[in-house]
Amino acid sequence: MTTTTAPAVELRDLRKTFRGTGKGTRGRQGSREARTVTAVDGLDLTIEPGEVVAFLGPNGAGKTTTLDMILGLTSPTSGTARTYGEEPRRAVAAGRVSAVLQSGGLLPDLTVRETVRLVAALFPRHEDVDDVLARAGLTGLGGRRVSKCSGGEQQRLRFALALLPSPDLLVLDEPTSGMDVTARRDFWATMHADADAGRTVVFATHYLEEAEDFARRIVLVAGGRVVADGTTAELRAQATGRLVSAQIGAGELARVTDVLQRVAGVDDVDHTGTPAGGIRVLVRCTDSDTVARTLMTDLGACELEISRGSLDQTFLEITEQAEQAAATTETAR
Ligand SMILES: Nc1ncnc2c1ncn2[C@@H]1O[C@H](COP(=O)(O)OP(=O)(O)OP(=O)(O)O)[C@@H](O)[C@H]1O
Repeated sequence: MTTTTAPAVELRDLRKTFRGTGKGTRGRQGSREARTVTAVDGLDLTIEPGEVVAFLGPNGAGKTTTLDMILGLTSPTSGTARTYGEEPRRAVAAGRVSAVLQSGGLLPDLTVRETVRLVAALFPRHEDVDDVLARAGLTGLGGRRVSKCSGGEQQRLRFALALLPSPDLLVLDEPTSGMDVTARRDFWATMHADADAGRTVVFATHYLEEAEDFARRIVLVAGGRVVADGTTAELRAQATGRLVSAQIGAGELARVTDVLQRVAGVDDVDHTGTPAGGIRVLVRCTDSDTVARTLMTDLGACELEISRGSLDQTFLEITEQAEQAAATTETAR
């Protein structure tokens, strides 16, 4: 690994549009024009050397397209992407940046060890082949043909290849997809050791626990933009959603639900049974004071608890707010 003062990743007003049919919903339909899909829509982001950053967001949010531009695999329609102050392709060619992508890139007839040796020969300087195999948990699988490897093993092989040039920045697009729980845990243990040694890691994931456990910073992407950026605690604080729960009398559920659904700021009313045979009502809302007062004063509830929503709900809330704001802007245009 080399040292530098430039940010590991610097994205400025990054945009990428595609013509054709996309899986997302952000395209604008012209009367006779082909549909244009805006995958990345003015994204700004700076990642400093040594940071471990998770990209989270719903399907079609623009995560893969952004990572592809960080890797120089696709060019921005406008805006700039730099890695260590230079064009991404140069940083990749120099071995400073490497990636574990979701699919492709492996030759089925080679063995695992042959694959690693072949790719190692492409770099003037590279890590020891056996060491890389060991770090990717592939020591016992060196002689196995790639076509006979499971999806999770092939993903570990891609990881081994990405480690070969000893990159300063490792970009991982859903790196553990297809891995079982043990393989996933081993993978992240290796990554922890690398990150502790100063390597910058940027990864996209759908697993919230992975983002929370491993990343020190979470970048939430929706509609091709960054809609939240911070530690898990900071993101939780940004969400206004609260979960209010309280015990209610047997036979009161219909009336309580009816009253609560009329309270301003209530998103959802649910209930669960208690071990003692009672009922606990669960209210997702933005104004927990009013809901608590209604429950205790008007509805005779007891054992009230107020908490922030789960991390899942926090992300959902932030994403929904961003999507509503984008839809309002789009309508106003
Ligand atoms: N080559 C392409 N041609 C047309 N549209 C594309 C192309 N690549 C991506 N898109 C569209 O751009 C948008 C963003 O896609 P992208 O794959 O970057 O999202 P993502 O956040 O990685 O999604 P996922 O979580 O499902 O992997 C989607 O609407 C997708 O359909």
